[in-house]
Amino acid sequence: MSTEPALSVRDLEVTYYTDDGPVSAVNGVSFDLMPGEKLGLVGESGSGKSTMALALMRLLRAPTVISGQVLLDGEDLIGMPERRVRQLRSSKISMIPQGAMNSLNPVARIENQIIDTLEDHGTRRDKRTLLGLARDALEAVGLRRSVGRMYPHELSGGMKQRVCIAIAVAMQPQVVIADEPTSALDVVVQRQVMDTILKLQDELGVAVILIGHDMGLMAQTVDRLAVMYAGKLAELSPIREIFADPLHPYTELLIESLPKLADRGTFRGIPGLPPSLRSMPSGCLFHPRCPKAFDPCVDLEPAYGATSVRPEPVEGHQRFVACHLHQTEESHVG
Ligand SMILES: Nc1ncnc2c1ncn2[C@@H]1O[C@H](COP(=O)(O)OP(=O)(O)OP(=O)(O)O)[C@@H](O)[C@H]1O
Repeated sequence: MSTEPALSVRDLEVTYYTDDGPVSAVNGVSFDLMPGEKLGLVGESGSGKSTMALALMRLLRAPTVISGQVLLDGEDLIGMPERRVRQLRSSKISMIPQGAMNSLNPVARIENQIIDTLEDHGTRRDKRTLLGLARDALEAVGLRRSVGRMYPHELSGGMKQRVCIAIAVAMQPQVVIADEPTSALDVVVQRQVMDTILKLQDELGVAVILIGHDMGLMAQTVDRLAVMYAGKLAELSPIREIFADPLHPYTELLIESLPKLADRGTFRGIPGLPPSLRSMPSGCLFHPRCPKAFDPCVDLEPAYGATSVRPEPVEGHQRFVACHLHQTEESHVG
Protein backbone atom coordinates (compact mmCIF):
# COMPACT_ATOMS: atom_id res chain seq x y z
CA MET A 1 0.00 0.00 0.00
CA SER A 2 1.29 3.47 -0.89
CA THR A 3 2.43 5.57 2.07
CA GLU A 4 1.29 8.80 0.37
CA PRO A 5 -2.11 9.89 1.74
CA ALA A 6 -5.08 9.66 -0.63
CA LEU A 7 -6.27 12.91 0.95
CA SER A 8 -4.47 15.39 3.20
CA VAL A 9 -6.45 17.97 5.12
CA ARG A 10 -4.64 20.82 6.85
CA ASP A 11 -6.09 23.58 9.04
CA LEU A 12 -9.49 23.36 7.39
CA GLU A 13 -11.80 26.14 8.51
CA VAL A 14 -15.37 26.79 7.42
CA THR A 15 -17.37 29.83 8.44
CA TYR A 16 -21.02 30.32 7.56
CA TYR A 17 -22.00 33.99 7.37
CA THR A 18 -25.58 34.22 8.61
CA ASP A 19 -27.93 37.14 9.39
CA ASP A 20 -27.10 36.56 13.06
CA GLY A 21 -23.36 36.74 12.46
CA PRO A 22 -20.57 34.30 11.56
CA VAL A 23 -20.74 30.63 12.59
CA SER A 24 -17.43 28.81 12.76
CA ALA A 25 -18.60 25.27 11.90
CA VAL A 26 -15.18 23.70 11.19
CA ASN A 27 -12.26 25.16 13.02
CA GLY A 28 -8.71 24.06 12.19
CA VAL A 29 -9.15 20.39 11.28
CA SER A 30 -6.11 18.42 10.03
CA PHE A 31 -5.79 14.73 9.14
CA ASP A 32 -4.50 12.33 6.50
CA LEU A 33 -6.60 9.63 4.85
CA MET A 34 -4.49 6.75 3.55
CA PRO A 35 -5.29 4.87 0.30
CA GLY A 36 -7.87 2.14 0.94
CA GLU A 37 -8.39 3.31 4.52
CA LYS A 38 -11.78 3.39 6.25
CA LEU A 39 -11.91 6.43 8.51
CA GLY A 40 -14.93 6.99 10.73
CA LEU A 41 -16.04 10.49 11.73
CA VAL A 42 -18.34 10.78 14.74
CA GLY A 43 -19.60 13.61 16.90
CA GLU A 44 -22.85 14.98 18.26
CA SER A 45 -25.36 16.65 15.95
CA GLY A 46 -24.05 20.06 14.90
CA SER A 47 -20.39 19.24 15.51
CA GLY A 48 -19.54 20.02 11.88
CA LYS A 49 -19.29 16.60 10.25
CA SER A 50 -21.49 17.33 7.23
CA THR A 51 -20.00 20.79 6.83
CA MET A 52 -16.56 19.23 6.67
CA ALA A 53 -17.72 16.66 4.10
CA LEU A 54 -19.23 19.38 1.90
CA ALA A 55 -16.05 21.45 2.25
CA LEU A 56 -13.91 18.48 1.14
CA MET A 57 -16.11 18.22 -1.96
CA ARG A 58 -15.98 22.03 -2.44
CA LEU A 59 -19.78 22.00 -2.42
CA LEU A 60 -20.28 24.95 -0.06
CA ARG A 61 -21.34 28.22 -1.62
CA ALA A 62 -20.76 31.88 -0.69
CA PRO A 63 -21.31 33.54 1.77
CA THR A 64 -19.52 30.54 3.29
CA VAL A 65 -15.75 30.96 3.56
CA ILE A 66 -13.37 27.98 3.47
CA SER A 67 -9.65 28.14 4.22
CA GLY A 68 -6.83 25.66 4.72
CA GLN A 69 -5.64 22.91 2.40
CA VAL A 70 -7.33 19.80 1.00
CA LEU A 71 -4.67 17.96 -0.99
CA LEU A 72 -5.80 15.30 -3.43
CA ASP A 73 -2.93 13.79 -5.44
CA GLY A 74 -0.87 16.86 -4.66
CA GLU A 75 -3.53 19.30 -5.92
CA ASP A 76 -5.17 21.66 -3.44
CA LEU A 77 -8.96 21.63 -3.85
CA ILE A 78 -9.32 24.86 -1.89
CA GLY A 79 -8.77 27.78 -4.21
CA MET A 80 -8.85 25.55 -7.30
CA PRO A 81 -10.95 26.88 -10.25
CA GLU A 82 -14.48 25.44 -10.25
CA ARG A 83 -13.89 23.87 -13.70
CA ARG A 84 -11.06 21.72 -12.34
CA VAL A 85 -13.01 20.83 -9.18
CA ARG A 86 -15.84 19.56 -11.36
CA GLN A 87 -13.41 17.26 -13.17
CA LEU A 88 -12.14 15.82 -9.89
CA ARG A 89 -15.56 15.35 -8.30
CA SER A 90 -16.76 11.82 -8.99
CA SER A 91 -13.56 10.89 -10.84
CA LYS A 92 -11.25 11.23 -7.80
CA ILE A 93 -13.43 12.18 -4.84
CA SER A 94 -17.13 11.55 -4.51
CA MET A 95 -19.84 11.61 -1.91
CA ILE A 96 -22.94 9.76 -0.82
CA PRO A 97 -24.66 12.77 0.76
CA GLN A 98 -26.93 12.68 3.79
CA GLY A 99 -30.42 11.66 2.66
CA ALA A 100 -28.97 10.78 -0.77
CA MET A 101 -31.84 8.53 -1.76
CA ASN A 102 -34.22 11.49 -1.66
CA SER A 103 -32.02 13.41 -4.06
CA LEU A 104 -32.63 11.07 -7.00
CA ASN A 105 -34.52 12.73 -9.82
CA PRO A 106 -38.10 11.33 -9.60
CA VAL A 107 -38.78 11.67 -13.33
CA ALA A 108 -35.57 10.15 -14.72
CA ARG A 109 -34.83 6.45 -15.20
CA ILE A 110 -32.12 5.15 -12.86
CA GLU A 111 -29.68 4.29 -15.68
CA ASN A 112 -29.98 7.78 -17.15
CA GLN A 113 -29.09 9.29 -13.77
CA ILE A 114 -25.90 7.20 -13.65
CA ILE A 115 -25.09 8.07 -17.28
CA ASP A 116 -25.56 11.78 -16.46
CA THR A 117 -22.91 11.47 -13.75
CA LEU A 118 -20.51 9.74 -16.12
CA GLU A 119 -21.06 12.37 -18.84
CA ASP A 120 -21.00 15.26 -16.39
CA HIS A 121 -17.52 14.29 -15.39
CA GLY A 122 -15.98 13.89 -18.77
CA THR A 123 -16.68 10.29 -19.82
CA ARG A 124 -17.03 10.68 -23.61
CA ARG A 125 -18.35 7.37 -24.93
CA ASP A 126 -21.20 6.32 -27.18
CA LYS A 127 -24.62 5.80 -25.57
CA ARG A 128 -24.39 1.99 -25.74
CA THR A 129 -21.10 1.89 -23.85
CA LEU A 130 -22.38 4.35 -21.25
CA LEU A 131 -25.49 2.23 -20.77
CA GLY A 132 -23.28 -0.83 -20.24
CA LEU A 133 -21.18 1.07 -17.66
CA ALA A 134 -24.32 2.23 -15.82
CA ARG A 135 -25.71 -1.30 -15.66
CA ASP A 136 -22.30 -2.63 -14.54
CA ALA A 137 -22.41 -0.07 -11.71
CA LEU A 138 -25.85 -1.36 -10.67
CA GLU A 139 -24.59 -4.94 -10.67
CA ALA A 140 -21.59 -3.88 -8.58
CA VAL A 141 -23.96 -2.73 -5.81
CA GLY A 142 -26.01 -5.94 -5.95
CA LEU A 143 -28.92 -4.69 -8.07
CA ARG A 144 -30.27 -6.35 -11.21
CA ARG A 145 -29.32 -4.66 -14.48
CA SER A 146 -33.04 -4.24 -15.25
CA VAL A 147 -33.32 -1.81 -12.30
CA GLY A 148 -31.74 0.70 -14.69
CA ARG A 149 -35.05 0.98 -16.57
CA MET A 150 -36.97 1.86 -13.40
CA TYR A 151 -37.86 5.18 -11.78
CA PRO A 152 -37.00 6.00 -8.14
CA HIS A 153 -40.60 5.54 -6.89
CA GLU A 154 -40.48 1.90 -8.02
CA LEU A 155 -37.57 1.14 -5.66
CA SER A 156 -37.38 0.47 -1.91
CA GLY A 157 -35.29 2.74 0.35
CA GLY A 158 -32.44 0.23 0.43
CA MET A 159 -32.43 -0.07 -3.38
CA LYS A 160 -32.43 3.72 -3.80
CA GLN A 161 -29.50 4.00 -1.42
CA ARG A 162 -27.61 1.36 -3.45
CA VAL A 163 -28.27 3.40 -6.59
CA CYS A 164 -26.69 6.41 -4.84
CA ILE A 165 -23.68 4.26 -3.97
CA ALA A 166 -23.50 3.13 -7.62
CA ILE A 167 -23.52 6.78 -8.72
CA ALA A 168 -20.78 7.65 -6.21
CA VAL A 169 -18.45 4.85 -7.32
CA ALA A 170 -19.29 4.78 -11.05
CA MET A 171 -16.12 6.75 -11.88
CA GLN A 172 -13.95 4.66 -9.52
CA PRO A 173 -12.78 7.57 -7.34
CA GLN A 174 -9.93 7.20 -4.85
CA VAL A 175 -11.92 8.78 -2.01
CA VAL A 176 -15.62 8.32 -1.15
CA ILE A 177 -17.30 10.28 1.64
CA ALA A 178 -20.40 8.54 2.96
CA ASP A 179 -22.49 10.87 5.16
CA GLU A 180 -24.75 8.70 7.34
CA PRO A 181 -25.40 6.32 4.42
CA THR A 182 -27.68 4.03 6.40
CA SER A 183 -29.86 6.51 8.30
CA ALA A 184 -33.61 6.21 7.61
CA LEU A 185 -33.25 2.52 6.70
CA ASP A 186 -34.36 -0.39 8.86
CA VAL A 187 -31.69 -2.39 10.66
CA VAL A 188 -31.53 -5.34 8.24
CA VAL A 189 -31.31 -3.08 5.18
CA GLN A 190 -28.74 -0.91 7.01
CA ARG A 191 -26.48 -3.95 7.31
CA GLN A 192 -26.96 -4.84 3.61
CA VAL A 193 -26.17 -1.29 2.48
CA MET A 194 -23.11 -1.16 4.76
CA ASP A 195 -21.90 -4.52 3.42
CA THR A 196 -22.27 -3.17 -0.13
CA ILE A 197 -20.08 -0.16 0.68
CA LEU A 198 -17.47 -2.36 2.34
CA LYS A 199 -17.43 -4.85 -0.55
CA LEU A 200 -16.85 -2.04 -3.06
CA GLN A 201 -14.30 -0.41 -0.79
CA ASP A 202 -12.39 -3.68 -0.74
CA GLU A 203 -12.72 -4.40 -4.47
CA LEU A 204 -11.83 -0.90 -5.66
CA GLY A 205 -9.30 -0.14 -2.92
CA VAL A 206 -11.06 3.19 -2.41
CA ALA A 207 -10.51 5.18 0.78
CA VAL A 208 -13.75 5.89 2.65
CA ILE A 209 -14.72 8.54 5.17
CA LEU A 210 -17.77 7.18 6.97
CA ILE A 211 -19.74 9.83 8.85
CA GLY A 212 -22.22 8.82 11.54
CA HIS A 213 -23.32 8.77 15.16
CA ASP A 214 -23.35 5.04 15.68
CA MET A 215 -20.24 4.04 17.65
CA GLY A 216 -21.26 0.37 17.45
CA LEU A 217 -21.34 0.49 13.64
CA MET A 218 -17.99 2.31 13.62
CA ALA A 219 -16.43 -0.35 15.86
CA GLN A 220 -17.38 -3.04 13.33
CA THR A 221 -16.49 -1.07 10.23
CA VAL A 222 -13.61 1.41 10.28
CA ASP A 223 -9.81 1.24 10.65
CA ARG A 224 -9.47 4.57 12.47
CA LEU A 225 -11.95 6.84 14.17
CA ALA A 226 -11.97 10.65 14.28
CA VAL A 227 -14.05 12.28 17.01
CA MET A 228 -15.31 15.80 16.34
CA TYR A 229 -16.50 18.27 18.94
CA ALA A 230 -17.76 21.79 18.19
CA GLY A 231 -15.95 22.05 14.86
CA LYS A 232 -12.62 20.58 16.01
CA LEU A 233 -11.08 17.13 16.16
CA ALA A 234 -10.88 15.94 19.77
CA GLU A 235 -9.16 12.64 18.94
CA LEU A 236 -8.17 10.44 16.00
CA SER A 237 -6.96 6.91 16.78
CA PRO A 238 -6.99 3.37 15.40
CA ILE A 239 -10.36 1.79 16.21
CA ARG A 240 -9.03 -0.97 18.48
CA GLU A 241 -6.98 1.44 20.58
CA ILE A 242 -9.71 4.06 20.83
CA PHE A 243 -12.20 1.57 22.27
CA ALA A 244 -9.64 -0.09 24.55
CA ASP A 245 -8.12 3.14 25.82
CA PRO A 246 -9.84 6.38 24.74
CA LEU A 247 -7.52 9.36 25.22
CA HIS A 248 -10.02 12.21 25.20
CA PRO A 249 -12.66 12.30 27.98
CA TYR A 250 -15.27 13.11 25.31
CA THR A 251 -14.38 9.91 23.40
CA GLU A 252 -14.60 8.01 26.67
CA LEU A 253 -18.09 9.35 27.33
CA LEU A 254 -19.21 8.55 23.77
CA ILE A 255 -18.06 4.96 24.24
CA GLU A 256 -19.66 4.74 27.70
CA SER A 257 -22.94 5.96 26.26
CA LEU A 258 -23.17 2.81 24.09
CA PRO A 259 -25.88 0.61 25.59
CA LYS A 260 -24.44 -2.51 27.23
CA LEU A 261 -26.23 -5.83 27.75
CA ALA A 262 -25.38 -5.79 31.46
CA ASP A 263 -27.08 -2.38 31.85
CA ARG A 264 -30.37 -3.92 30.65
CA GLY A 265 -30.92 -1.18 28.09
CA THR A 266 -30.26 1.77 30.42
CA PHE A 267 -29.21 4.73 28.29
CA ARG A 268 -26.43 6.91 29.63
CA GLY A 269 -26.03 10.13 27.67
CA ILE A 270 -23.32 12.77 28.00
CA PRO A 271 -24.39 15.44 30.50
CA GLY A 272 -24.75 19.02 29.26
CA LEU A 273 -25.00 20.37 25.72
CA PRO A 274 -22.43 21.22 23.04
CA PRO A 275 -21.55 24.94 23.02
CA SER A 276 -23.24 27.41 20.72
CA LEU A 277 -20.91 28.00 17.80
CA ARG A 278 -21.61 31.72 18.16
CA SER A 279 -20.26 31.95 21.70
CA MET A 280 -17.61 29.34 22.35
CA PRO A 281 -16.21 28.78 25.84
CA SER A 282 -12.62 29.76 26.58
CA GLY A 283 -9.86 27.13 26.82
CA CYS A 284 -10.86 23.61 25.86
CA LEU A 285 -14.31 23.71 24.21
CA PHE A 286 -15.30 20.56 26.10
CA HIS A 287 -14.24 21.75 29.57
CA PRO A 288 -17.72 22.81 30.82
CA ARG A 289 -18.91 19.18 30.33
CA CYS A 290 -15.67 17.37 31.09
CA PRO A 291 -15.51 15.26 34.27
CA LYS A 292 -11.69 15.39 34.15
CA ALA A 293 -11.27 19.14 33.58
CA PHE A 294 -8.53 20.80 35.61
CA ASP A 295 -7.09 24.33 35.81
CA PRO A 296 -5.44 24.74 32.37
CA CYS A 297 -8.57 23.51 30.56
CA VAL A 298 -10.50 26.65 31.51
CA ASP A 299 -8.25 29.21 29.81
CA LEU A 300 -5.80 27.39 27.60
CA GLU A 301 -6.87 25.71 24.38
CA PRO A 302 -5.16 22.30 24.08
CA ALA A 303 -3.13 21.79 20.88
CA TYR A 304 -4.19 18.95 18.58
CA GLY A 305 -1.31 16.66 17.66
CA ALA A 306 0.34 13.25 17.88
CA THR A 307 0.67 11.90 21.41
CA SER A 308 4.30 12.00 22.42
CA VAL A 309 4.16 10.31 25.82
CA ARG A 310 3.53 6.76 24.67
CA PRO A 311 6.10 4.38 23.18
CA GLU A 312 6.72 5.17 19.49
CA PRO A 313 3.76 3.50 17.71
CA VAL A 314 4.09 1.47 14.52
CA GLU A 315 3.23 3.16 11.22
CA GLY A 316 -0.51 3.90 10.96
CA HIS A 317 -1.05 3.41 14.69
CA GLN A 318 -0.16 6.93 15.73
CA ARG A 319 -2.74 8.54 17.99
CA PHE A 320 -3.82 12.17 17.85
CA VAL A 321 -5.60 14.15 20.54
CA ALA A 322 -6.34 17.66 21.79
CA CYS A 323 -6.42 17.38 25.59
CA HIS A 324 -4.30 18.77 28.43
CA LEU A 325 -4.19 15.29 29.95
CA HIS A 326 -1.91 14.25 27.10
CA GLN A 327 1.27 15.80 25.79
CA THR A 328 1.21 16.27 22.02
CA GLU A 329 3.50 17.29 19.19
CA GLU A 330 1.45 19.93 17.41
CA SER A 331 3.60 19.89 14.27
CA HIS A 332 2.68 16.25 13.63
CA VAL A 333 -0.93 15.73 12.56
CA GLY A 334 -2.49 13.04 10.45
N1 LIG B 1 -26.05 26.63 5.69
C1 LIG B 1 -25.77 26.91 6.96
N2 LIG B 1 -25.81 28.18 7.42
C2 LIG B 1 -25.51 28.49 8.69
N3 LIG B 1 -25.13 27.57 9.63
C3 LIG B 1 -25.08 26.29 9.23
C4 LIG B 1 -25.40 25.88 7.89
N4 LIG B 1 -25.24 24.54 7.80
C5 LIG B 1 -24.85 24.12 9.04
N5 LIG B 1 -24.76 25.17 9.89
C6 LIG B 1 -24.34 25.12 11.30
O1 LIG B 1 -23.03 24.57 11.33
C7 LIG B 1 -22.90 23.68 12.43
C8 LIG B 1 -22.44 22.33 11.96
O2 LIG B 1 -23.49 21.70 11.24
P1 LIG B 1 -23.31 20.30 10.50
O3 LIG B 1 -24.57 20.01 9.79
O4 LIG B 1 -22.06 20.32 9.72
O5 LIG B 1 -23.14 19.30 11.75
P2 LIG B 1 -23.21 17.72 11.77
O6 LIG B 1 -22.18 17.28 12.75
O7 LIG B 1 -23.11 17.17 10.39
O8 LIG B 1 -24.65 17.45 12.35
P3 LIG B 1 -25.63 16.19 12.07
O9 LIG B 1 -24.99 15.02 12.73
O10 LIG B 1 -26.91 16.62 12.73
O11 LIG B 1 -25.75 16.05 10.59
C9 LIG B 1 -24.25 23.66 13.15
O12 LIG B 1 -24.19 24.58 14.21
C10 LIG B 1 -25.22 24.15 12.10
O13 LIG B 1 -26.30 24.82 12.70
